[in-house]
Amino acid sequence: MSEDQNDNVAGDSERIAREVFGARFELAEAYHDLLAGQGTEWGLIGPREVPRLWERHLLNSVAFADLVPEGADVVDVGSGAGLPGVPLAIQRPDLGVTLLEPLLRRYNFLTQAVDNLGISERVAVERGRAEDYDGKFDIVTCRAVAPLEKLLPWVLGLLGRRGEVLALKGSSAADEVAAVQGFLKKNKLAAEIVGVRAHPESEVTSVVRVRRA
Ligand SMILES: C[S@@+](CC[C@H](N)C(=O)[O-])C[C@H]1O[C@@H](n2cnc3c(N)ncnc32)[C@H](O)[C@@H]1O
Repeated sequence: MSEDQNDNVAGDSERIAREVFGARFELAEAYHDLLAGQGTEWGLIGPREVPRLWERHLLNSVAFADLVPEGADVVDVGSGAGLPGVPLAIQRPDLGVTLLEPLLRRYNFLTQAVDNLGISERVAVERGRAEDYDGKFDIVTCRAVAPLEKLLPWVLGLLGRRGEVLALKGSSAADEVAAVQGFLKKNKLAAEIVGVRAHPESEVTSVVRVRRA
């Protein structure tokens, strides 16, 4: 893509992001700028991602927001630089969000980001691996952490009685769901694939939603 085309894509995405984040756009923009600056300096975001941060990262992170119930307690497993947990927390001030990340540099970035954005009252940062952590969360979110076959056994201990997993998966969703049929049955769980998008002009992506059957 030429630099001009890159500028067009980034400009369009910013316009869409203004609509999606509404009154919280400035906060989303502050997070966008943190990713583009410190996030790339610390090696958490590739420099080539910068022109597509809005569409591929921030907007993609809130594509499934309608599936998250009002006031839910959410844990974002393997949050990395805060995706999808931080954009979700920015767009949805009704949510309590815990960002769970084992790697020190990413954990440090997250604690600073949450502080800088002034959202630490309802966004907690924890250092750890999902499988070593217990909780009673309403929603477990994850993006690009592991295939469902690995991920589901790790996160079962984080789910409250009515808890759900929302795993952003894209094109691998159907194959991954097929591979965990035995695990789902054994644990009395059901999975469905839901097509979601942040905005009518955004691409549809797939979320795997796992609930108690
Ligand atoms: C490819 S990154 C994705 C980060 C972010 N979710 C995103 O979409 O940009 C995968 C992240 O999962 C974390 N991770 C790997 N294994 C994990 C585990 N067992 N529990 C929690 N996080 C884990 C890694 O440290 C890394 O930050």
